[in-house]
Amino acid sequence: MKKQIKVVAAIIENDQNEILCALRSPKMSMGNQWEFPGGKVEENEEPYSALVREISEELGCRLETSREIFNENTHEYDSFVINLLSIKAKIVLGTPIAKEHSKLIWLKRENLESLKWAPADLPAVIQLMDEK
Ligand SMILES: Nc1nc2c([nH]c(=O)n2[C@H]2C[C@H](O)[C@@H](COP(=O)(O)OP(=O)(O)OP(=O)(O)O)O2)c(=O)[nH]1
Repeated sequence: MKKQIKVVAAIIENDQNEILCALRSPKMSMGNQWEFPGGKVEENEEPYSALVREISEELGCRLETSREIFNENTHEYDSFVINLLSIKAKIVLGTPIAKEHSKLIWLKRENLESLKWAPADLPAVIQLMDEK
């Protein structure tokens, strides 16, 4: 059976209604694909606190998350199965810095489809583009 992983991802919107998109670096697994920043949920960890921890590690800023899952998608890659929980969030302290990613950009909803997203993210991207 393929390995199953649970991943949380932050949909961070700024005051200009732009969404933060992060490009995975070629050094990371699934390199050169766009994602919502985040990472794996550890054992016995709650998704919301996992997301705050991951964003602090990866982007060096402090998040406040919504208390609901915006989108949940299970996707089967060649070598593992991902359960991706996308959660809306705001930055409450600091400015995001790409510590691990190749690039960070803020995009309006209507332009999200111009990026090459990690396949597991597509349902969340579509839901975001449809909501306004
Ligand atoms: N963070 C994140 N990962 C995603 C998304 N979509 C998607 O398929 N993934 C995949 C890529 C990776 O294989 C996996 C998450 O791993 P990661 O490398 O970001 O997590 P991590 O920081 O906890 O990893 P590690 O240090 O344990 O390697 O999920 C997404 O939107 N955000």
